[in-house]
Amino acid sequence: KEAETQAKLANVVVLATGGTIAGAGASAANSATYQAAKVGIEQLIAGIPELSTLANVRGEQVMQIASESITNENLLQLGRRVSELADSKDVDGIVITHGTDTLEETAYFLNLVEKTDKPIIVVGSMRPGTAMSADGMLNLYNAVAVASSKEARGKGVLVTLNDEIQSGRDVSKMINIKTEAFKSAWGPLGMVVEGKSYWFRLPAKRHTMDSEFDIKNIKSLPDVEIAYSYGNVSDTAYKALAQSGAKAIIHAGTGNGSVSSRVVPTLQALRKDGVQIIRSSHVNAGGFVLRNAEQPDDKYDWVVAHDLNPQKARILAMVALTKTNDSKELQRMFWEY
Ligand SMILES: NC(=O)CC[C@H](N)C(=O)O
Repeated sequence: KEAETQAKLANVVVLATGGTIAGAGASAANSATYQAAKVGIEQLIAGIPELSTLANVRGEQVMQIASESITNENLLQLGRRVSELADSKDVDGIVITHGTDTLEETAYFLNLVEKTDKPIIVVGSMRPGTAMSADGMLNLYNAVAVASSKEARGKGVLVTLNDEIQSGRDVSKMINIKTEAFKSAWGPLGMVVEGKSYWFRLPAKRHTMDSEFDIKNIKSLPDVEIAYSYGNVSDTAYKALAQSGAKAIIHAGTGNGSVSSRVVPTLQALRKDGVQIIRSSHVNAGGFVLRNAEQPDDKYDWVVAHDLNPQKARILAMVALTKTNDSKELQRMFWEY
């Protein structure tokens, strides 16, 4: 009987990378003061016996770190493991437990480079498992539920926190402390409640199976850096980043990716030296940067990141630069992904 149920259930692999979902604090009152990346994946899975009603779940500890420390090498390592598992006949869905600080970057990266229609769900939590009202258990339960469902196939990399199913492309950490931390300017794709998914919309941008990028062809990622803009900004950071070897600089601009008149000549000169200049916006609820609005991008040969925030623009720029250094091609990719 048990073998029969097992045969019917989907096989889901949970790849653990660390973060608060694997965090531990000194007391149950410590919802904000704790250490991330402390608890191993076996213990996390064992803590949720209800998972066995959703899927045959097994865990793998890929790394154990706080996500602000994730490197490009870590991203590639994780991406390659996801790809191997997605190619395996014995795997129906993949869940990645992740710190929330750069979760949106990893989710977008996988969304661009994994050639599979199997569900890939990235999940984190805002409180460690040792805290009162910890959110990690339910978030992970929901992630496994979505990963084991047929309806989640072909929808790109997804993120489950706070009962919502978000597109890994669109979602961003908008606030810390609150469990309602992850939002998308364009809204969630669905909800997951008591292990059942309810879908409302689909991503419109190219991803996974429909992407021209493939983790199998990416040996390394180029250096792409971000410079933040504000009143009285100088060009020091831009120059330093270019000097340190950045192939592209994401301008984390004010408003519509606007560029201070003090910085414009420097960015023009850097572009002439071969550095790609990509205008993004750091406005809180999500930017919307258009070509030749605010700045003459055609004339300067700059690229706009459109609605991608600076950290997501960095991910796409790195992946895109593995294929082309043509600014027109880069701009096409920024519209399509
Ligand atoms: N809520 C979190 O996961 C934040 C913990 C840690 N800074 C990380 O991103 O891994």
